[in-house]
Amino acid sequence: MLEIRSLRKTYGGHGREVEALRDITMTVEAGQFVCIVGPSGCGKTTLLRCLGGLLNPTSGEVRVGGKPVNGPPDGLAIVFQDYGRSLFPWLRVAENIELPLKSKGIGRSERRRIVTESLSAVGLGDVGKAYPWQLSGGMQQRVAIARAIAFQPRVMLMDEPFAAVDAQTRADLEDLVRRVWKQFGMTMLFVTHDIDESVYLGERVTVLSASPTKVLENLDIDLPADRDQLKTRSDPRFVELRSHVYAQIQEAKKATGRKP
Ligand SMILES: Nc1ncnc2c1ncn2[C@@H]1O[C@H](COP(=O)(O)OP(=O)(O)OP(=O)(O)O)[C@@H](O)[C@H]1O
Repeated sequence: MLEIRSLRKTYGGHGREVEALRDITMTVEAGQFVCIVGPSGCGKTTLLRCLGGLLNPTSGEVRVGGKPVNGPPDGLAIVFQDYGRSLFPWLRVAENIELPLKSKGIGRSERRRIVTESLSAVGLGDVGKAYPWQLSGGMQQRVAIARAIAFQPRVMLMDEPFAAVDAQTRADLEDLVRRVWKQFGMTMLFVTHDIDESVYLGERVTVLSASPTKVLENLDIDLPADRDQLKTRSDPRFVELRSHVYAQIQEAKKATGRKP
């Protein structure tokens, strides 16, 4: 479903060239849940932006559903970290979710049905008439997820979506994302800097090196599909996997002389 071949991205301008990605090759099968982790600044966001058609690669190729990406691909939704800027404050929650459906040409009654269904999928059945700024941060991020679900994407990209919420809300949202993924069966690519989160959520964790960035490892997460915040995180296999990823990232930082 997602194919990335020899992807390289450099940013230029102001007399300074930054090589954000050196050589990324990876694939994600349809319906897979893959988490991407790597040291800070290694180019995780850049990678998602190239996949989402928001940035042009310097070289290499990115395909979604077999088609080369030249702009935002059909059937792809992105959830960003900054929910405060991704929802329109002057539109009610239901209108925020409805907006992309209008541009898809979906009729009014069908739009209403989808809005109700996606809000209830994120456990927010009763906030359709509220404005985003009347909700807590965690609720706003749920709305952003509901808007993505409503679009019925085949591929969902999530860029550190829970970085700005408290630990308890974060745990709830992690379980929500796993539930949504199981219910709708989309391909999920989830970027996080949190190693434990990547192992808890993913069926696979792709570890990126520090800059100049390449793929260090594709690690299968052989934990039971039913994840539980207490049981899974205290499972000896979970501890083993997260320690392995942690060690990889520490090594990657040392290799470039960066401080942890
Ligand atoms: N628009 C831009 N112009 C110039 N350099 C950029 C731009 N966007 C990102 N960079 C640089 O590219 C590199 C990778 O940035 P990116 O945000 O993709 O990394 P990241 O892994 O998502 O970072 P973090 O973990 O801190 O969120 C960094 O050195 C960053 O300074």
